[in-house]
Amino acid sequence: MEVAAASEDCCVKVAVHVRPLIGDEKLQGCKDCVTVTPGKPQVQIGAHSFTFDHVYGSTGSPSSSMFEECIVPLVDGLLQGYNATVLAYGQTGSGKTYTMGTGFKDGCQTGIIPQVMNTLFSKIESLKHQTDFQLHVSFIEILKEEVRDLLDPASLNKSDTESPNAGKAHVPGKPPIQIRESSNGVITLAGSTEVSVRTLKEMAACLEQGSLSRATGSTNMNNQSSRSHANFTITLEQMSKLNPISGDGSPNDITSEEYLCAKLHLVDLAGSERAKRTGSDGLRFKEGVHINKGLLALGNVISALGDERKQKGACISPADINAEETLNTLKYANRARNIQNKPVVNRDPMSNEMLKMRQQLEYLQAELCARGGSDEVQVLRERIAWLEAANEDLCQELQEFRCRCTIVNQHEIDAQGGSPCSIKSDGLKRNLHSIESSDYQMGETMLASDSRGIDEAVAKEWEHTLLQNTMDKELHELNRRLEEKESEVKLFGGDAVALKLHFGKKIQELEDEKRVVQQERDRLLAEIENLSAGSDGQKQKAQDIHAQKLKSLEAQILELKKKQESQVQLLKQKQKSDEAAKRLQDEIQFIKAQKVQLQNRIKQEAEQFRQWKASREKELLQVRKEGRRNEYERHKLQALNQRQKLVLQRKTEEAVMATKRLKELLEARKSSVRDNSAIANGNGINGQTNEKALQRWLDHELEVMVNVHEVRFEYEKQSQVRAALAEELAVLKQVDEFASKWLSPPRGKNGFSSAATSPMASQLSEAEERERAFTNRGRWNQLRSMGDAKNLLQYMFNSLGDTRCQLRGKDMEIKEMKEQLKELVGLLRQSELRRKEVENELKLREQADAVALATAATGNSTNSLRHVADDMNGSLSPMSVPAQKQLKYSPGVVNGPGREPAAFKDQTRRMVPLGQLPIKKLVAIGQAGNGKLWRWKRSHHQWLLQFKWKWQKPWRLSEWIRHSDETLIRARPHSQALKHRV
Ligand SMILES: Nc1ncnc2c1ncn2[C@@H]1O[C@H](COP(=O)(O)OP(=O)(O)OP(=O)(O)O)[C@@H](O)[C@H]1O
Repeated sequence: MEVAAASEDCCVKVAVHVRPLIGDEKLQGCKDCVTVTPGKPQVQIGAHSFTFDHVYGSTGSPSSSMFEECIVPLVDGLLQGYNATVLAYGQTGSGKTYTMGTGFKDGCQTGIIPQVMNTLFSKIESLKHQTDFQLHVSFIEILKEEVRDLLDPASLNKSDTESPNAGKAHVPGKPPIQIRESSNGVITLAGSTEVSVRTLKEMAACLEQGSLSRATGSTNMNNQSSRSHANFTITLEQMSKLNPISGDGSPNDITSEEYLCAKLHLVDLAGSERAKRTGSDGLRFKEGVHINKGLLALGNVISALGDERKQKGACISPADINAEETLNTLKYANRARNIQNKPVVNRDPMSNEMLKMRQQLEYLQAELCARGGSDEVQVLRERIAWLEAANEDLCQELQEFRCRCTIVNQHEIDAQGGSPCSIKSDGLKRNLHSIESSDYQMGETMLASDSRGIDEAVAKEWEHTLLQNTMDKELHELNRRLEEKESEVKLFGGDAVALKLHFGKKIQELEDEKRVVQQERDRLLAEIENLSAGSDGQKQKAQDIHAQKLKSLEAQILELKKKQESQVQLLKQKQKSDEAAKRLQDEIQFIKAQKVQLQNRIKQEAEQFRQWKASREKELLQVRKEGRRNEYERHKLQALNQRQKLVLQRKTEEAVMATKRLKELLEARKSSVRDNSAIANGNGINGQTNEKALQRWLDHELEVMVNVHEVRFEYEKQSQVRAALAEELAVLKQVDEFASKWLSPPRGKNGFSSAATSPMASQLSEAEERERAFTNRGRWNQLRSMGDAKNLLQYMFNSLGDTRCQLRGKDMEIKEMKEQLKELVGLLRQSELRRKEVENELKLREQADAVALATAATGNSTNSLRHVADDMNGSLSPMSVPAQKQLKYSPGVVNGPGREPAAFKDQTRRMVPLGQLPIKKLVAIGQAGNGKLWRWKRSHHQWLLQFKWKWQKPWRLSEWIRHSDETLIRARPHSQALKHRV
């Protein structure tokens, strides 16, 4: 790798080291699967081709040149103050340890690290006359995310007595090494041992010691596999003595020193392979899982060690059995080439800083001397310093204000788009909680969504108050700052004018003085000229006097010039102050603009909140209406459900009874068959007995047949009902989610459970089984004589005659019922018309109520509101009776007493299902509020009809209709006519 110039970007250099096939691989008959393109740093494996910075081994460049080409430049860089890292990457057994030399034993010189040590010490030797060097080494390994110190003296002692690997165990008492990140982002290994070394031998001993302490294990691919990442770090500190050359070419008296400190990390990574591939045992697998994490930790350590040069050696095995892992390694190495780096020289930051400060001091001192020490200058300087400090303070305040503005903005955004959850402060939560509990507690019957809505409302309101407060504070603060700044500017401006006048006057004075002195000088010069015409002695004397005067005048002029210059300087300073004042003015303008913006925002926010509140109140009103309707629906459905349950229960009981009867009949038939065979065999007492027995037998047979028919009918009907119920439930759920919540499907003993249908099924199958046995003529086997047959036939004829007569009677009944039904339908139509009329009436009344309610809400008449509420309770809630439990509903911000809806006005009343009311009450209710009752009755009646047609036996229809009519008569005040007809 070429040594890059300082601060020049460079990529990570990658060199591939292809080792030869080793013994085991040869034994297994492995073949080379990696080829190196001759003369090029290019590797091919299968159809893949990769180009790197260097390729060594297996007919690439010889491995021996690797150190010279790749590592020596890094060692040179180390001496120039550059950090560097060499990483060996590859699968287990690919030769990383061999290449790096971290398996250093008995002074073996192969491997990068031993060669680095040799080269470094020889270079130090050649430079030691001009530079002081100090070397330190540290050696750590990262195993399963744990950083271990391989040079820890405690583990050194331990490993003397125990096996090398036992030394790896954590030594009690010594805290483990921790990776720490300082506030400025520098990552350090806290607690790792840094051994100071002076000779090559000492450094080699450290390497050997650490190598022996490394964790090793056996894998399918390497008997002596290193199971950890190992990092051997060489730290080189150097102090060079520099004698800078002065301008005239002579060595400068001041000797400056340059301190450099750089590190070289030499890393042997753990195998990159997948655990399965290596056949690692449980422990190894665990290691494998941790290897990547460890690699990350190591990456952190190394990459944070500063801008450095990195060299990556990708070790690969050429064996075809490792082809997959080799390909992975090459792909990874290829990607690593794209990593960019920017190496810099690691000078001691402190000495650099000190040098800079020293230079600055000198410069300032020189400037101070040049400006002289007049009082005015001093005053001005102090004034400037004060102004600068004030300006700085103001800038800081401005910054703070901007931050606060941003926070307020953010808060506003949250408030508009976010949920109440965005309010984080505990205090706020507490407040929210208290508001919730005091003002916003909703009744148990309120829906969850309603309470969520209320929560939201509270949060929103609180948020609004908070925002308003914050913005008010901000505005107040802004006003204060503005006042301050304006007063400062005034001060500034006033002073500035005074100063300008003062300095102008001063300069003018100096100009005048200078002019006077110059005139004096000219006069003297003229006098000297005149004197040149006098006697020599006098001339000389006068000349001397004049020369002296002239000299003093020249000095005076010089002095004045200096003063003038300093005044000019002061004027410049003054200009600067003016600029600062202007900046202050700009800032004031900016604050004013901010203030206007803030005021606008406050207004806007207040308006938004007002609108939101208004819409919220509307929504709440709507929700309450909905709630009442839902409550009514719920009770209606509950009553429906209850009735449905009762009907179903009775049906199930009937079905069970029919099944039981069938069972008994079947049992009885068994015994009768036995009796009959006894009779047939001549055991009977006489012919009459035989005849009676045969008749009983026939009755029984017919009964069985009818019963089987009944059970089968019940069975099929139950199946249909079950299907119909399921269908109905699904429809109900779809139509009204809320209703489905309250409508529990018929289950268990109340429903058509399999407990009811399965005995039916078993009895039916038994009956069928027996029926099959009697098919053809089997049934009549017991008729032994013509006489028996004739008797039985006569009996059958009689029984058939009776049955037919009964049937005729039933037919007539049905006919009557049909006529009745027709009549009922006519009545239903009439009642429908009546219902519509009542509904219209009700609508008109409701509208009138709404108007009255609106008037009451404006607070004009509390009495009228109460009247309206009472009215509504009386007429619109036919099912209201004194409640056992009160609604938890107390007036809050949005539901003050003036706006409380009429339905909640009387909290001692609540909705109850109509079915639970006594008849007297029902009649009273029916008289008081025909509209509601009729509406309820209509839907209930419709359901009943539907239910009857679906599930009831036709001959029970009349019963249902009668029941329905009775209800109608009781409930309807003008139902005399109907009563008469029924
Ligand atoms: N360039 C090479 N020439 C000859 N033998 C080599 C070479 N590289 C590695 N070997 C041999 O291959 C075997 C495995 O090498 P090494 O232990 O260095 O692999 P590794 O990649 O460090 O494995 P692990 O990750 O399991 O520690 C060793 O027996 C080693 O002597």
